[in-house]
Amino acid sequence: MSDLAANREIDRSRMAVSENVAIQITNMNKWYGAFHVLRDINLTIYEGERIVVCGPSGSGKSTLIRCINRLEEHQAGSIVVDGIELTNDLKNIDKVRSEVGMVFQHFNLFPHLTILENCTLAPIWVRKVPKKEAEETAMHFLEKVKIPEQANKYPGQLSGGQQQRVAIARSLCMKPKIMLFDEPTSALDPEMIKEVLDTMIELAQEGMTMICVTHEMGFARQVANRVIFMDQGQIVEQNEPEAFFLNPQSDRTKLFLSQILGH
Ligand SMILES: Nc1ncnc2c1ncn2[C@@H]1O[C@H](COP(=O)(O)OP(=O)(O)OP(=O)(O)O)[C@@H](O)[C@H]1O
Repeated sequence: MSDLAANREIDRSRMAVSENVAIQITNMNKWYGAFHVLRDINLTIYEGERIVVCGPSGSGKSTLIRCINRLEEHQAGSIVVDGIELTNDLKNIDKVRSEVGMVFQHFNLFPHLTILENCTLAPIWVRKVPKKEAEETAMHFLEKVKIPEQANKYPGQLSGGQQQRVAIARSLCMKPKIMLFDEPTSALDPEMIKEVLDTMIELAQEGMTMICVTHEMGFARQVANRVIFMDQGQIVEQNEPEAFFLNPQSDRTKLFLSQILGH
């Protein structure tokens, strides 16, 4: 677990949460064949929230966030993102995907394209943004993630941490309102984890609504405003970090925390 406290002052006063609902999930259920993977999920996420989702392997964390941008389809209940209900309507799915950026464990950059080309591909081809404007935006976000000098290199020439920061910049180029992170540091060497978490902290401090599946409990403790614990496809418990870590309510949460924190 990285200890962010030792490395960085987090200014929580800059991380206000709005009263506007960003995501509303109501009685949502999902099955993979006969396997009931998500059970009666009810969750309201407000603009500006920094949510950390944790829980044992296989508890449904990735599936939950993949349902939010329709990479997976739920079968019962509803998911409304920024006022748009996710149904099979392709126009609605496109609209939601344009507002929700996603960063995965593996960065999935195109190896034969430069960093700049990776960042401009979707804005130019999906959003029809003129090339020059897309490149200016890409450079802006590459500066934000502190690697503008890598713009003309290829992914294979960058470290894992740098590639993950490119993946974040690439998502930001689509100007999302919400960012989903699915274990963004778990494929990285320990010395690269901090640089990616620092980038995520910058986003949090700028008011980005974020949902992060992560085992980085230091990040959860210091940056999240809410920690959600999932087990066996259910939200078992959720609370603000201090209460979550100091006073977990359910035995399942206590067991998980004792395993992950080692006490
Ligand atoms: N496409 C799929 N088809 C069938 N079962 C799946 C599929 N994807 C995931 N599962 C199963 O659904 C359950 C939840 O998976 P999910 O990846 O959401 O869990 P997780 O909590 O994110 O786990 P981890 O921490 O290991 O990534 C697991 O039992 C997994 O094997």
